[in-house]
Amino acid sequence: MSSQRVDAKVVLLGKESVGKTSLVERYVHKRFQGGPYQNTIGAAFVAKPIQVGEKVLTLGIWDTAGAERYEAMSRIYYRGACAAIVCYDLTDSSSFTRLKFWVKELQNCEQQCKIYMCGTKSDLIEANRSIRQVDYHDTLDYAEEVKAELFETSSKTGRNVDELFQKVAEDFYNSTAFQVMTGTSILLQQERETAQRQRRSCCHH
Ligand SMILES: Nc1nc2c(ncn2[C@@H]2O[C@H](COP(=O)(O)OP(=O)(O)OP(=O)(O)O)[C@@H](O)[C@H]2O)c(=O)[nH]1
Repeated sequence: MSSQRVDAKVVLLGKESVGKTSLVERYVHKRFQGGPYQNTIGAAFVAKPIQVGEKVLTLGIWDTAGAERYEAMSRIYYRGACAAIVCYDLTDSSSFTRLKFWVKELQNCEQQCKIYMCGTKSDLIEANRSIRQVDYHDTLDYAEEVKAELFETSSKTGRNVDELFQKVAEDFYNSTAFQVMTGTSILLQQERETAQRQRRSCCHH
């Protein structure tokens, strides 16, 4: 693992096979491997720089395993996350039930973590609308209720994937957490400069 500094910790949560790994793969490597499904074991980490205005932030992205036997482990990964992308499969209604479980858990245990609901595999419902199992308006109502952002994405076509991560980064950039962090470093810088000035003026006497 690189020793790269991470500005914002982002965690992906959601039922197994909803497409969390594919979402990260599409976003980070711009590719989609539609081959046989391989479930994630434990969790995977990737650091990804992202431009927000004039600044480049580094997102530390944790892709967790969705299988319920790994549930306790996933809890470890959302600690201290500033954003959680909770995924559900638009063609599987049970995955939306699982999303609600994670949202409640985050609301109880990680209040400062902003929630992004991500409906995955939108290419499948574009090809055949009748296989949609999660109604858009229901998800919108729920997103409003829990103050979450809502995206429908496709890792196959890339639809909305960059937009989702861009929104995560911009929200973090505008958050008090980030302003406090950078504000502190500005204060430290000012203190250092004042100390230097004082040292210089001492030498002149
Ligand atoms: N058509 C389509 N298939 C997708 C998409 N995203 C993922 N898949 C497929 O769905 C299956 C599961 O995807 P993964 O990304 O491995 O799912 P996961 O959520 O990481 O699964 P776990 O690691 O078990 O939690 C794979 O066969 C993917 O190819 C998508 O946007 N469109």
